[in-house]
Amino acid sequence: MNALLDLAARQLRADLAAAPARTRERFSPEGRAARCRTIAELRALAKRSVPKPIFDYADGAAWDEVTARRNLAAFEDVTLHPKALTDVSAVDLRTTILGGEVALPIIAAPTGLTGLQHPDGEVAIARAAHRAGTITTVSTMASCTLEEVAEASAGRRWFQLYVMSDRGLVDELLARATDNGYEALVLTVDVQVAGVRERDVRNGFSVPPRISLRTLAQGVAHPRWSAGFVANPRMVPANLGWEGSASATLAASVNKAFDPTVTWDDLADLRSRWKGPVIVKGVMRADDAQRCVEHGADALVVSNHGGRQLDGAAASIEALPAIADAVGDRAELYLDSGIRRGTDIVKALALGARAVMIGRALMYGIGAAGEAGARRAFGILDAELRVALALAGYPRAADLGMDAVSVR
Ligand SMILES: Cc1cc2nc3c(=O)[nH]c(=O)nc-3n(C[C@H](O)[C@H](O)[C@H](O)COP(=O)(O)O)c2cc1C
Ligand SMILES: CCCCC(=O)C(=O)O
Repeated sequence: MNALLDLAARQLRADLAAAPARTRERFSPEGRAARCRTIAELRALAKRSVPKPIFDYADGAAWDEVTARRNLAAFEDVTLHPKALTDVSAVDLRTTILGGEVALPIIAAPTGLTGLQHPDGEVAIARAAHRAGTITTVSTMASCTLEEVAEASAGRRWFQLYVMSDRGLVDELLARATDNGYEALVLTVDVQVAGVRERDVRNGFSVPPRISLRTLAQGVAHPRWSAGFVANPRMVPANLGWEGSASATLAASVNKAFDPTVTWDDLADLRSRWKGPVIVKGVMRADDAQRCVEHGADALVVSNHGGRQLDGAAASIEALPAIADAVGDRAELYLDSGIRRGTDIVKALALGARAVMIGRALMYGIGAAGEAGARRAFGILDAELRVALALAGYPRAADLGMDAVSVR
C-alpha cells in the first residue's frame, strides 16, 4: 500500500513539474493549431489571432460575397459515387505536375501581403509546402522577396505575375524569378482592375497600414500578433519598390500600378520570353481555355480568385467540366476557389483537375500559427483526402475520373 502511495506521489510531482511547459505548449499558437481538426477550426483560430482588418482582408471577397459563398456551396452539388470492393490498403496521393512528382495534388496558391497575417509570410508557406512535398507559388504582391523565399526553401517554386504598367519592372521581376529558380510563370488574368472588397473599404484597410486609434486598439487586443509585426513589419509588397510610399487603399494602389490594357498579345509575348512553363490563372470559360492552349499555355488554373474579383461569377467547380472537355490533354488543369475539405479535392480531380490550389486555407494557417499553421492546413487536407479516397474506392488519386461523380 505504501509503495503504491509512493508511486502516486512521485507521478503527481513529475506531472506538476512538467505542467508549466505543457501549459505553455498547450496555449502556444503551435499547440492550438495542432488541435485544429478542420480548416474551419483553423479559420476560427486565425480570426481570434490577428486584427480584424487583417483577417477580413484574407477571409473577405468582392461586393456581396455571393461568389465566395457559391464556391463553397457548389461543392455540395457534386455528389460522389463510391466504387465498391477495391483494395484501399495503400492510398497514393502522388501525381506529376508539369513533369515533376508531387507528394499530393495540392499546390500553394499565390497570395499577396501574406506577411500581414504572420511576419514569416511566404517563407512560412514555402517551407510548409516543401515539407508537404509540393509546390509554392509566390505572388507579385508577396510580402517577402523572391530571393528570401528561394533562400528559405529548396522546394519547387512558381512565380505569379501581375502585369504592371511599368514594363521595366515586369522585366526585372521575370529576371529575378529566373535567377532564383522559379520554374514556372503563373500569369493571373482576373485582376484587370481591383475587385471591390467591401470589408476592406469599411475597415479602412490600406497599404502601408495606417496607424489610427482603431488599429492601435486592434493591436492591443492581439499582443502576440503585434509583437511579431513590430519585430518584423511587412508593410508593403516586398518586390515592387513600394517602400516609403504614401498609405492608400489596396484597390487604389492596384489600379495605379496594374496594367488594364493586358490582352492575348501580352500572353503571346510572355510565352515567347519566359523559357519555362506558362500557366494562366483565372480562366473560367471553355473558349478562353482553348485560346490559352493555342497561345502555348502549359497549364491553366480554373479560378475566380476565391470570389475576390467579379462577384456573381460562377463557382470555379461549376466552370471546370466544360473547360476540361475543351482542353482535353493539351494542358494541365488545376482548380482553386473554395477548397476546404478533402472531399472537395476528390470532386475537383474527378471533374478534370490534376491538382488544386489552396489560398485561404493557408492564410488561416499562418494567421493561426505561422509555418506550423500552414503545415497543419496541408496535414488536415492530406489526412481528409486519404480517407475520402479510400471510401470512394480510388486508392490512387490520379485514377479519379468522371465516373466517380455526378453534378446536380
Ligand atoms: C489574401 C489573398 C490574397 C491573394 N492574392 C493573390 C495574388 O497576389 N495573386 C493571385 O494570383 N491570386 C491571389 N489570391 C487568390 C488565390 O491565389 C486563389 O485564387 C484563391 O485564394 C482561391 O480561393 P480559396 O481562398 O477559397 O482557396 C489571393 C487570395 C487571398 C485570399
Ligand atoms: C487586388 C489584388 C491584390 C492581391 C490579390 O490578388 C488579392 O488580394 O486577392
